[in-house]
Formats: sequence, C-alpha cells, structure tokens
Amino acid sequence: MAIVDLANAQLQQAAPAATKDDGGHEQESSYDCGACLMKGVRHLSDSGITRLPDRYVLPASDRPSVLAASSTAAGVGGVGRVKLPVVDLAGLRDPSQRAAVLATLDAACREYGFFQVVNHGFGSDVSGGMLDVARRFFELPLAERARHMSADVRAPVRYGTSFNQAKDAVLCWRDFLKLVCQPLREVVPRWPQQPADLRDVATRYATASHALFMEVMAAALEALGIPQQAAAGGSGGVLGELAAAASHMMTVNCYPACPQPELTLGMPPHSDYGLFTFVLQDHVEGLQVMHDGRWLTVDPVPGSFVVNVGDHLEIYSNGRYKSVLHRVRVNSTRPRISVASFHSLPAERVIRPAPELVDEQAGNPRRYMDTDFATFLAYLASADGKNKTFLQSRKLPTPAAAAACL
Ligand SMILES: O=C(O)CCC(=O)C(=O)O
Ligand SMILES: [Fe+2]
Repeated sequence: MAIVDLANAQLQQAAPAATKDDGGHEQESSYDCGACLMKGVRHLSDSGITRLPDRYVLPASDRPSVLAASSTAAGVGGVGRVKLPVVDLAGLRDPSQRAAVLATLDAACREYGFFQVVNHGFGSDVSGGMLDVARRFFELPLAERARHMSADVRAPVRYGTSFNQAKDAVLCWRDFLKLVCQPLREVVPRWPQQPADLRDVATRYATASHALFMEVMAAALEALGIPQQAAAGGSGGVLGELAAAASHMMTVNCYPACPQPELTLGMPPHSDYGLFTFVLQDHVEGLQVMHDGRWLTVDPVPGSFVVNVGDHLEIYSNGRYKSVLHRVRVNSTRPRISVASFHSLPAERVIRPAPELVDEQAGNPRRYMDTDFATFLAYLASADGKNKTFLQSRKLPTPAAAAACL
C-alpha cells in the first residue's frame, strides 16, 4: 500500500473555467496548453506569470475564501485560525504524566482528528535537513526533476504536479515528489540521486518518522483501550503487526508563490488513507483543517509535527477517532514546503473495526465495512468518487438510520 496517492479528495469535477471569469481570465495563453501545465507549478512560477492559467481556476463555490472568512471555534487562536492540541512526547515518556497526555491525544483525535507533537526527540538536523534537501530538490533544473515523472502510481519514486494530474479537471497549485519508504533498504537505491545527499537525509528522516509513528500509535491504542496482546488474537496486536510489516510513504510537497492564490488551492479538500499522517512543514502557513463546518488555518509551530488521523484509524477505532477533511491554501509571496509521511498496515491487510470497540448490546454497533487496498482502488475507479469520500463509502448504516429508511 502507500504506493499510490493516499489521499481521498472530494474530486473536483467541475469544467475548466469559462472563457472569461471575474479574474479576467482569457482562454488562450501559452501557459494553458496541457503539455506546459504538466511541467508543473514551480516551472510556471519561475517563468514569472502574473495571472493564473485557466486550468487552475476553481469554480466560485470551491474557492478558498468560501467558508474561511468568518470561522471561529471555541478554544482556538484568532478568527479562522487554530492552535492544535499539543501532545508532548516527553510527557508521554514520563510515567507520572502519561495518563494526562493520553487523555489529550484521545480528545484531540475525537474532536479535531488533528494534533501537534512536540518534544519528540527528532534532532533538528533530521527534520531541518529534510526540509532543506526538499527545497533543494525543487530548485534542480526541470529536466533533472522530470527524470522521475512517472504515470506508474506504484513506482517507488514519482515526481508530479497537482493532486492527480491524470484526472484533475481543475489542477492544484502543487508539485510533489513521492517516495515509497518500505522496505527501506530495497527502495532507497531507486530514489533520486540529486541532490547528492537526498538519499541519506531522507533515509534518516524516514527511519525516525517510522519510530515516531510507532510510539504515537502505541499511545492511541492505549487511549482507545485496546490491549496490544489481544488486538489480533494474541499475536502481538496491531503494534506487533506493524513492527513486522508496515506501509510507509513520504510525499514532499512544493507550493510555489501563486499569482492569484484566491482562485486556487495547493491541495483540494481530502482525507488521508492510512492510520496516521505526520506532516513536517516550514514556517509558511497554508494547511487548513475542517472543524465544525469551517476551515481553520493551522498555525505552524517550528520543530513540531502536525499529526492527523487517517481513514484506517477512523475505521479501526469504529468511528471514535475522526479522519477529517483538510486542504492547503497558497499565497502570492512565499513558497511553502511540507513533507507528509503516511503510515499504515500493509496493503493486503483488511482493516475493520477493532472487536474491542464493537458491542451491539451496549449500543456500539459496527460502523464500517471491511476495507482493503483493492477496495480503495475500485472506489477510485468508480463513479462514487464524484459524490462522496472513500470513507463515506465504507460506512455501514446505523440501526437508527436503517430503521428510518423502512
Ligand atoms: O502540505 C500540507 O500541509 C498537507 C499535505 C497533505 O495534506 C497531504 O500530503 O496529504
Ligand atoms: Fe493530507
């Protein structure tokens, strides 16, 4: 798994922008040809364009200002901004504080589906080094980056643009480098050779990210009350399975300065496919989280990771933890780099609600169907993708909802 795009967008199926819209967009331009656009947005930005090519212009109802302007939420920073709950890993490692930190993590996963991890022990050389080499990768000449362009979504390394460049009716203002990270020793020799230190730096980063994921996953299982020995019939539980084999993919995202950021997005609304995603971002804001029907901008906290619950964890927790929609805004002056690490069980593993969290008699019916990677691929190819998210497509009707339909 973790080999194709592990994010489920509410796909933008709108037709490209009309001949002229309120941004004064005209249809014919040298930058509107399909082949030029596939060179990516870094190329467009470097070429000094002053207006957004039509293929990036979202229909008015999907533009970033909609829903964002007046958002507020209890316990958050300013209007439309959020300081995510903080999970202090140093506290988690201290027996006298562990219960309190677990309670914070549990509440964050239920309410926001997002939290921030601090004091994680990741050396700043590891995370800072990763952001630095990512930035230098996108500064390479286009011809060097383009060596890794591939239509094969299973390739261990893939360079591309937009969200799903082969399918997106409206393109996103993002270029990306995807690196499959497992089995690490086998895939690293396939990763880019330029910049010369990329393989070393990304290997150290991937190793540390996996260790951090295991620690946070152990905490989440404890907070959910799932004993690790019993979780998979006494075979060491999910943690034991993950230690033996996991899926892990890294996406390095580059969002260059955009001439008309109010008309487009860096990433469309989507949820992530796995158990947990760890996002390392530079100091430029852009990530927005859906909370209570409103978009909230996440305040970047230097040295921290933004962690979010993925679809697999929502299913495994039988809906207790939320895999929420998020998206990325861009801006006109400051390029932004982020590195998203997607962690889950191996692709062939069927994900279903943990038996410990299902109890029909106690009013906790099973809420999700069995899910595996083949189901996910079938969903992507199906018409359903236009109408609802993958997660919605896996929901079982609750008894109350089923009764209402009778
Ligand atoms: O760039 C970001 O902050 C988030 C990226 C993201 O959501 C993803 O890669 O799935
Ligand atoms: Fe995401």
